[in-house]
Amino acid sequence: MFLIRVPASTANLGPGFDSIGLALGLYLEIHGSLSDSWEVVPLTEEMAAFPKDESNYIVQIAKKTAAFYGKELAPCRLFVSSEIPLARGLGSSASAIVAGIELANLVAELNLTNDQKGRHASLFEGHPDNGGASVYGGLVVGLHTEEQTDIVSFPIKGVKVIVAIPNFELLTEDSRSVLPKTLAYKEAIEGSAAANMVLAAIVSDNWKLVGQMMQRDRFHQPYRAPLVPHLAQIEEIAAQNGAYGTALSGAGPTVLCLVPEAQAEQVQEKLSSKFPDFVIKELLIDNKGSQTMILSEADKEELSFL
Ligand SMILES: Nc1ncnc2c1ncn2[C@@H]1O[C@H](COP(=O)(O)OP(=O)(O)OP(=O)(O)O)[C@@H](O)[C@H]1O
Ligand SMILES: N[C@@H](CCO)C(=O)O
Repeated sequence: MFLIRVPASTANLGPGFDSIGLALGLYLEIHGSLSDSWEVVPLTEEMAAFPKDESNYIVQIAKKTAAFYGKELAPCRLFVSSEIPLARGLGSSASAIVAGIELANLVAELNLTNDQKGRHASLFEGHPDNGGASVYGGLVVGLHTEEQTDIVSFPIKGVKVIVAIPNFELLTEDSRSVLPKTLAYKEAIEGSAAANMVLAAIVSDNWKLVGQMMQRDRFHQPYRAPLVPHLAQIEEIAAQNGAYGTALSGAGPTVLCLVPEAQAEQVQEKLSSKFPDFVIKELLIDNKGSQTMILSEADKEELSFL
């Protein structure tokens, strides 16, 4: 039996639209083994909505990835569980894509590098931020086109992440439909400079400046604001309670706050009391990215669902 473990991700960090991502410590897990036919067994509630045969998205991605290398995938029985809420801006679709790529890599013995996994994930998802973070872990910066994908990753320490997860879904497709087709030259330059500053501040370990620059997005948040009215309120409460900065997580509706360790509890408490219907929690940064392992007999004995 094998285990595939893929972290969640937050995209953009404000101005890094479709380019910056960060892996977070919520996980999609697949416990699987070879079988006579495809079978997908959901272990968590949200996974139960998806097909239980080979039409399952994860299996489809795995088959397409194997086919790209001229291989056919042997059928498997997969137990799927996920802590990543669907359509909330925490990269659930990218985690499913990366799980499918890892499944193909393991079962068809493709020996893929992270760069190859990141390339496939970006082609399936259309942008490199979520999938890249799920593959590499840590902070990723990517540039993806149909022709080529480049992703650089580095580990992140020294900052706490608090997320405010609303109790409603917002599909990326819907959240992208409100974006403009073109952007004025001056706006684009400012947006691009803000993204560069976010990165420069991160590599200088200047989290206060990171937070300030996160607020200077020109690419998506101004257009998405009507879809996420809680964003402005969370920005204000987080700032009043010592957070470095706040941004929409991916396409939303989750909001992400970067906070100093000493302020994490206070920010979490204030947001919880103001938004009792939201899940407010601290998430760890995942600096490892997706992992696969072969389980021993002793490991298997600890699995209650077998
Ligand atoms: N494990 C899965 N199996 C099949 N489909 C999935 C799975 N996980 C996510 N999806 C699909 O992806 C959709 C959510 O993707 P979407 O891109 O809208 O949001 P997200 O990935 O959660 O957030 P974001 O991209 O903003 O970080 C779900 O509604 C579902 O259709
Ligand atoms: N960069 C993407 C992430 C969500 O998939 C967006 O903001 O639309």
